[in-house]
Amino acid sequence: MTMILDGKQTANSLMADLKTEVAAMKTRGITPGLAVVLVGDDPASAIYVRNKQRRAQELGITSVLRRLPSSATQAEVLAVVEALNHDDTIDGILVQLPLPEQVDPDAVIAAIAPSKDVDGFHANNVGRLWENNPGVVASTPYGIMALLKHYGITVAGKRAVIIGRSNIVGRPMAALLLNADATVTMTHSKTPDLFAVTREADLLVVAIGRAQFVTAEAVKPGAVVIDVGMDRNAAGKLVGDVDFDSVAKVASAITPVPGGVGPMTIAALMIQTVELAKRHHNG
Ligand SMILES: Nc1nc(=O)c2c([nH]1)NC[C@@H]1CN(c3ccc(C(=O)N[C@@H](CCC(=O)O)C(=O)O)cc3)C=[N+]21
Repeated sequence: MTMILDGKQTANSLMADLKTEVAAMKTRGITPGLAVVLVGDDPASAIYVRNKQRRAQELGITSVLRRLPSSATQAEVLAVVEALNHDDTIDGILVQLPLPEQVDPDAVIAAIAPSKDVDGFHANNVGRLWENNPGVVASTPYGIMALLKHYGITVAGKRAVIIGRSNIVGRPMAALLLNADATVTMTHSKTPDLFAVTREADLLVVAIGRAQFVTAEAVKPGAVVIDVGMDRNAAGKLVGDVDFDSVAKVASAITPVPGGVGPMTIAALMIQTVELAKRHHNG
């Protein structure tokens, strides 16, 4: 029987524990604060940001939204980040990506105080992750590790293959799996005979942004398959990078889209916002 790794339910269960923790912090006078910076009006970004704010509110985390128009200059975005760096009520800062083309994401990420970089995108946090001394870790890979843990899936000694080498998913995923003693292979658009490599995987993480790209022939029987994709198929329906119906027949466990990695990403963001608040208040 194939196990469906239910990210929605797992996130709800983790959030129930976190809510108790936030309530206890409040009795000590600490309220975690998250700031989301949203530039422009990308409709997908607007939905994600709304989900994040709803979650924060449920948990008792203060969440503030700083909205800038799509015409905002880089200097204007940097000024908002700088103000949040110095705002004592804010523990975590997230600048929603993608940014409009006139704003350089690397410059904006570099401007976030590493101690408030709740996305784990700052070079300081990336470096710490790769030297196996993690501070804040990118939410999506963190959420995936939490999902595996919740279902009792161990990664030590396993052959993990990742498709996709982005800074926000593929690379930090590789570091986390390596830190957890997996044997890690990274693949991408220039990998020859890709499916020959993916068929070696005990654990396959797919983050390439191509609808239903991974089919059953790419998967070793019994593999665990994690789908990070958020794509629209020809009918306009939300699907992943994995062809769920065919792959579910060969995998031992698989994440659905929606209801898999997405809710875990938001849960990870909340968990790490609370962690940062604790750190800022020494416990
Ligand atoms: N600075 C930054 N940090 C991010 O973490 C970040 C970002 N920028 N830009 C965009 C991506 C994408 N992302 C998602 C979060 C939640 C869902 C999510 O909740 N998905 C639901 C359904 C959503 C729907 O129905 O459209 C699900 O999969 O069940 C998806 C995607 C965070 N990202």
